[in-house]
Amino acid sequence: MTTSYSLNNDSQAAKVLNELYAEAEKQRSGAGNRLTAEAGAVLTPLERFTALKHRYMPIDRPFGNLMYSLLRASQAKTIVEFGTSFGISTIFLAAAARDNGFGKVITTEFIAEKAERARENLTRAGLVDWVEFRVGDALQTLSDPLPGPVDFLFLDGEKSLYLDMVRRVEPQMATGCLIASDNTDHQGAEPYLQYMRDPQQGYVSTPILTQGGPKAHSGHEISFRL
Ligand SMILES: C[S@@+](CC[C@H](N)C(=O)[O-])C[C@H]1O[C@@H](n2cnc3c(N)ncnc32)[C@H](O)[C@@H]1O
Repeated sequence: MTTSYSLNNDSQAAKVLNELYAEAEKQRSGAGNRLTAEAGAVLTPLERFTALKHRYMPIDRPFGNLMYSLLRASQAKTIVEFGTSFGISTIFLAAAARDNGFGKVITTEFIAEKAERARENLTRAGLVDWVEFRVGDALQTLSDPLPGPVDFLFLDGEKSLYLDMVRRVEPQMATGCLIASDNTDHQGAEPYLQYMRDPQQGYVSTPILTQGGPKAHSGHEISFRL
């Protein structure tokens, strides 16, 4: 029998997740470190994310639980993540690899300090051995060879790059690859959604409504590579 892993139990990973979500919530409900839409509009994505480098911006817990379940059910081996931040989502992905007993999460983040904090958090969660951290622009870092055909791709970086990212990884996708994406209701993700939902492109793609986090969330999309 494989180890059972509940994200609600008192394992080290669950404890670290609880701490990180508590910090993220404190930050979310407080003032400071925010950018107005006008200020953000004149910055490049790298400048914008650098200005927000202290912010967590994590996935909701229910979406993390869903990805964990999909990874366990599909027995995904090569798991790629675009947008590490402080590693909250990476904990869900790496926990699934550990509990499957195989696989690797390749995660990428262009703010070096964030990647370093994520490594510390994954170490504290006892999951660092399941993760390869790539620091830099994902368009470059994910062009380097991956350990195998990609079974699961999670998109949570700059929204206007979602389509580029999926096109970049596409030649290395396994048949049956699952693609999970966050915030597809944000500006910049429209061409991505159009592409994933176009039957000519070889995906079955559907929006899902995830409830139970701080907000009812309609920006999640799950796609399946035919
Ligand atoms: C919404 S946050 C990710 C949150 C994380 N997935 C979680 O749930 O904890 C987006 C992150 O993607 C990073 N990012 C954005 N564009 C990127 C790019 N082109 N290459 C690498 N990282 C990028 C940002 O610096 C930011 O930390």
